[in-house]
Amino acid sequence: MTLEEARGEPAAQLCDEFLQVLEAIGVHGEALPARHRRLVDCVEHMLAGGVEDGRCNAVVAELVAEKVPFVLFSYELACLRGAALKTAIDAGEVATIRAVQGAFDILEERCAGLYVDHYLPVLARRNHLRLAHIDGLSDKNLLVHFEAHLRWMQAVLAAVAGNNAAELPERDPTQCGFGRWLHSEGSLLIRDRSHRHEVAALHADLHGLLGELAASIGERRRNRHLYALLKRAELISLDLGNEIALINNIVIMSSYNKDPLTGLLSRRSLDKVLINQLEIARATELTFCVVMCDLDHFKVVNDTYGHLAGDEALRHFAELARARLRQSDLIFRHGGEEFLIVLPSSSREQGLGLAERMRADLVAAPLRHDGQEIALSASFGVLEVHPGSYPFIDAEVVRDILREADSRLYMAKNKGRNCVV
Ligand SMILES: Nc1nc2c(ncn2[C@@H]2O[C@H](COP(=O)(O)OP(=O)(O)OP(=O)(O)O)[C@@H](O)[C@H]2O)c(=O)[nH]1
Repeated sequence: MTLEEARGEPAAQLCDEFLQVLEAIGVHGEALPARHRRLVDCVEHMLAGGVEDGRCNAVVAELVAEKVPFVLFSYELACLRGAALKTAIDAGEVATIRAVQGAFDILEERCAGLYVDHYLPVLARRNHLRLAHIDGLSDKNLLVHFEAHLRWMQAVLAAVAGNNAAELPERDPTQCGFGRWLHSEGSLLIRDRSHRHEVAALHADLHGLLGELAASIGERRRNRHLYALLKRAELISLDLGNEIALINNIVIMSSYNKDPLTGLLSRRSLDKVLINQLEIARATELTFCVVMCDLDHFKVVNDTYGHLAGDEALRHFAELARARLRQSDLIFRHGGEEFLIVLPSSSREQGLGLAERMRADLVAAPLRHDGQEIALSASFGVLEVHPGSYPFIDAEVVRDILREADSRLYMAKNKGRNCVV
């Protein structure tokens, strides 16, 4: 498309007027901030060679490759447009004002199109990697629904890339496997009704985007809109994947092997579960926390009050901890009086806060045994895990994580116990 076609104006005249405006706002002098320089280059290339000009595309491709976000790019372009318009308005030339408006409209759309062109294969690649992580899970359980939505997204991207709205996949959220599951077994599994509604709304949002995408596909003047929709679709699909992974943890907590004394997950499934958490965290691009905790001076409890009191103390801690945790957090009895907690999609701050509340709960609720009150305390080591920092996910990574969490726990013990590190 040329400027002439786009505006129905003689291109040369449009260019002349526009160049005068650029001159007036100081594009060739010091007045223009350096950050606008490349955009001006882009505008000039476009004016000289039309919007299909290779050099114009090259400038935008450079910005995209440098990961200059589209919002920043748009903002810079809007600043430049504002400066150019102000000059044109001051000059009072209607034709110049129109020239500026027209040129910037075309430029913005064209550049947004280049961002879309760049983003489509990037997103397809990322989705492909996410699929590979889900595919690597030893137990997919409910994550088959995340997998299905990643495939669904691939179909959406193919339809957008091929400019073919007819190839868009299923729009109706109640017709997809996850939608059906959510309104049947899912409603029994997720106890919190508002959480259930939130997940259903997220799922409906993702499917709902297809209507808007269908309207944008094939309309060359809606690239900005298309780009925003694709970004939104990626974010929602990740959020949905995270929610599915959280619900999946409820399944793990209810169906995996249990420690008979405390009813918590037994150590036996720990390696498998942690490897799977790493793969999921990689696919959803979220960090998680591992909290290692150990009851303090537990030998003294056993020696003073007897082994049965010791057993009760372990059950007591397990109950207090479960009451503090979300349904989707995982808690294992890791050793004798040692516990390991996995907090999905949580930062270190959140992990520290939760551990501190569990520590305070235990201190505030001494164990009642045989008419006596037994004061208990525990120490906690909190580790934030960035799945992206491990090139491979294997049993060795799990050992590193456990070692690191353990060393934090021992720092807490060395600090005097009854604390969180
Ligand atoms: N009652 C009971 N005791 C257990 C169980 N498993 C391990 N223990 C006891 O837990 C105690 C752990 O003692 P230590 O490893 O010396 O640690 P601690 O006394 O808690 O001291 P710190 O961890 O350093 O604060 C041992 O006496 C074990 O016998 C269990 O299932 N029931």
